[in-house]
Amino acid sequence: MDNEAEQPPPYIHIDTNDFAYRKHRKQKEEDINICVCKYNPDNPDSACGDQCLNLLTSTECTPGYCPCGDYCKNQRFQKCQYAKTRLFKTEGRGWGLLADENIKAGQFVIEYCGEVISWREAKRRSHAYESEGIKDAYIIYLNANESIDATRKGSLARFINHSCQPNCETRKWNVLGEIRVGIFAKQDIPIGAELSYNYNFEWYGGVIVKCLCGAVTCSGFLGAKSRGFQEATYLWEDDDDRFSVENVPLYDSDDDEPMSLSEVMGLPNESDTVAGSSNWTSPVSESEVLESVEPLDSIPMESEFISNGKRDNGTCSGPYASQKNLSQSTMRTNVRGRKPKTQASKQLNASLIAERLASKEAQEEILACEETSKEAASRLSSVYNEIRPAIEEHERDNQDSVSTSLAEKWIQASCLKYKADFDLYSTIIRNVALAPKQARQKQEETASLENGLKYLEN
Ligand SMILES: C[S@@+](CC[C@H](N)C(=O)[O-])C[C@H]1O[C@@H](n2cnc3c(N)ncnc32)[C@H](O)[C@@H]1O
Repeated sequence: MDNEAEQPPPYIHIDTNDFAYRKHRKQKEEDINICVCKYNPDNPDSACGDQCLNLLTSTECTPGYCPCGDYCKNQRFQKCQYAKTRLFKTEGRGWGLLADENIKAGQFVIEYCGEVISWREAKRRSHAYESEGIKDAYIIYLNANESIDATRKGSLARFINHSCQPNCETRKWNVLGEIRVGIFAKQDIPIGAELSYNYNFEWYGGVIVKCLCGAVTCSGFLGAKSRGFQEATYLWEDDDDRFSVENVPLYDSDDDEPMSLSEVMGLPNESDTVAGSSNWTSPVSESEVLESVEPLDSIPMESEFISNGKRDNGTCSGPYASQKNLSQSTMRTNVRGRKPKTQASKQLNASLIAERLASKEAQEEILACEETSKEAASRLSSVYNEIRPAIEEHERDNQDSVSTSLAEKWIQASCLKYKADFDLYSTIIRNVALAPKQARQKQEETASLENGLKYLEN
């Protein structure tokens, strides 16, 4: 270590994964892959070298079964055949790990060891660490169900920092029936160079951290494309203040800007209207729309836009806007000169739209479709609850996918939900578009009735 006086925060050092949440798998004899390599003293590379069938399929040979016996070179995880590395203190990125010898491209550098935990536990711990004030995140994905948490227990690999232009990468290996994560050199690494890999693929960040890797191609944030990033609820700013956000939008395109209900429904927006005229073309005239239907911008939509530190309800206004469950969220995304971002989670409130339509038939039709959509959503959610343990169980036991019957059930429920939503939206659009005509017809009918009565009276 460079500076003996300074030490990284304490953790328990381990050289093999710790199974806190389930038992370590015992490799069954029938699952053992035996290669066809033969040790030749004149050619030591023949002992499970580049041509070893196990090596080529990222599987380590099983001791006692490998034809090369003690000469087998394909047991690097099991034998902890790591490259020489050294801890050092970085500028602004905490501790890091550097190469303490020249490392060759493709070389196994070190195993990422930690506690093997379920995805649920990973999520729980990530939030717990965040509230405990632990700023460095050490959880990475192992597979769809499990993660490795090196926060409390881990190998030196836990100190490898992220870079958008890394010299190492993670690879998954099958070691005696368990999946293990190794850090491998992507290129020749000279002694003294800092080791790094891209967190994008495996990281369960918890918090969003501004990347200080310094690469020209830097993506701005750590693990910006990882699933953890997308689930994250915090933005970590320069001054270490944290600002809660609902979700962080990933792209800058204008397409991401929040849409008002008018836009969703294809109706004119205030900004589209210049001096009272609109560029929007409708099957009915604007005056017809306005005379029979309340301005649609006043129809509530359960969306919340957070922009540049201020809450912004988009074009949603009126009495309903304040009814929303507004969490105290603030977001400052104007980092690196980017445009402030807005994020909307839209959910159409069909009942409230129906309420505003004059026709009783239209109201009933929309409400019936909304009911069907709710039923489909609840069915889908119960199939999900049914399917989740099955996925976990299957993956844990034999890494198979779920049974075909369960998958079919899931697809069917998803399709029904899509259909129900489609029916609901198309019903709303049709009825909203027809509403002015119906109202006008009603007005005409009333007027002719009144005229008739007047005529009779006279
Ligand atoms: C797995 S740890 C790496 C070791 C860590 N530096 C330490 O001192 O323990 C991941 C954490 O290191 C920091 N980190 C890693 N790479 C970084 C980078 N490129 N820019 C900023 N912080 C980084 C972040 O705090 C991140 O949560």
